[in-house]
Amino acid sequence: MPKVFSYQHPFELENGQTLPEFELAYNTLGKLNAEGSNVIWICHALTANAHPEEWWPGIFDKKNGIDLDKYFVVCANILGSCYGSTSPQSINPETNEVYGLDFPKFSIRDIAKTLDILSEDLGISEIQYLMGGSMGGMQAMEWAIQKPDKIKKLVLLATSPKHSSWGIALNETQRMAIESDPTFYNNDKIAGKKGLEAARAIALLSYRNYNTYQSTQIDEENAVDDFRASSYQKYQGEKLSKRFYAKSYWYLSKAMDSHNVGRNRNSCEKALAKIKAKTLVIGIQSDLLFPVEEQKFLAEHISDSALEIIDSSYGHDGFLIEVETIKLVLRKHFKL
Ligand SMILES: CC(=O)SCCNC(=O)CCNC(=O)[C@H](O)C(C)(C)COP(=O)(O)OP(=O)(O)OC[C@H]1O[C@@H](n2cnc3c(N)ncnc32)[C@H](O)[C@@H]1OP(=O)(O)O
Ligand SMILES: N[C@@H](CCO)C(=O)O
Repeated sequence: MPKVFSYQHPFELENGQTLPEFELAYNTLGKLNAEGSNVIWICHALTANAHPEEWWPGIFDKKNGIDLDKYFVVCANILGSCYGSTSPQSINPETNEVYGLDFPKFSIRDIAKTLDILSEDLGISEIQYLMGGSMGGMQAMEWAIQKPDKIKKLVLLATSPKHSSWGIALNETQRMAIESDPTFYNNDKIAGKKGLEAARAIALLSYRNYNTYQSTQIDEENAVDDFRASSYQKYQGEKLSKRFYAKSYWYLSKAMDSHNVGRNRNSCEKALAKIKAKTLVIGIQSDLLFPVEEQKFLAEHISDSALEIIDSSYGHDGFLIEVETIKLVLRKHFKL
């Protein structure tokens, strides 16, 4: 069971709206040392939870990865998500009703601030390694810009300094699918379920690629219907809709779209130059959603950084799946 951090003060969001209070579900692994110098903080992506040991299990590896006898690992479920943190499914303390679509929009910057507030509450004044992939990488880079002296080393996987027009278009298309489900406007937990299934199926097209489908979803030569790729899309949609809420997905995708480290900081280049952490940027050659040009840009403009491009038949989701290769490149650049 994750622990729950409760922030009982108004929290002003980047857009000027205020959340009267918020909660973050979080989980820790290992023990914080006396010097407070062994913290690894993992920021999760769009639909994960505070348990990286469930969704990134291979990374915890005494010999080649994160040794839990040595490190204190923290992961918090992000604001808006449905795994225990304050979300559109929570009760608005000002009305005593479910927020639903009255939940305020929030940005990646807001998420990074809530994580920092939690870290302060946990007595963490420095983070040895801050890691995140995809939307998790957006949070990690924002946090490293907001608190450059606190973050000592940074690992950014399959992510970008600003969500691309392509990424926003994909997210908007997914929200259109969700909004076209009339149940989305209800406030129960299954609101928008069918729309969410379609959204996840659309998203999968950007998390995988042509070759993934060509190698894993080939039909018998004479098939005319009931294709494997069709049942895969349906299965993936249903799999997500059994564990996630459409409103959380809608708001989190909006937060992703807000990601632009350069906003009100003159430029992305100038914002990235604020990062003091020794940084490893990892890209995936076959990633359609966050093409490697975006990771090259990050490595070019973060001063103490290195770039590793790895391959994966999975495309973007390779950042979750290719753990053995990720551990190899981590060890190449850091003494974990
Ligand atoms: C341990 C956990 O449960 S973590 C789950 C929570 N997830 C998260 O937190 C988010 C991060 N994780 C993810 O995004 C994903 O889990 C990933 C990217 C890591 C892996 O994605 P997967 O869906 O497991 O991989 P993949 O694309 O190969 O699909 C495999 C699944 O599709 C099913 N499948 C494959 N082809 C077909 C088909 N033609 N028709 C129907 N189903 C199919 C497989 O049986 C398998 O099902 P299962 O997940 O029930 O075992
Ligand atoms: N597959 C990831 C999203 C891609 O970054 C998730 O479901 O969290």
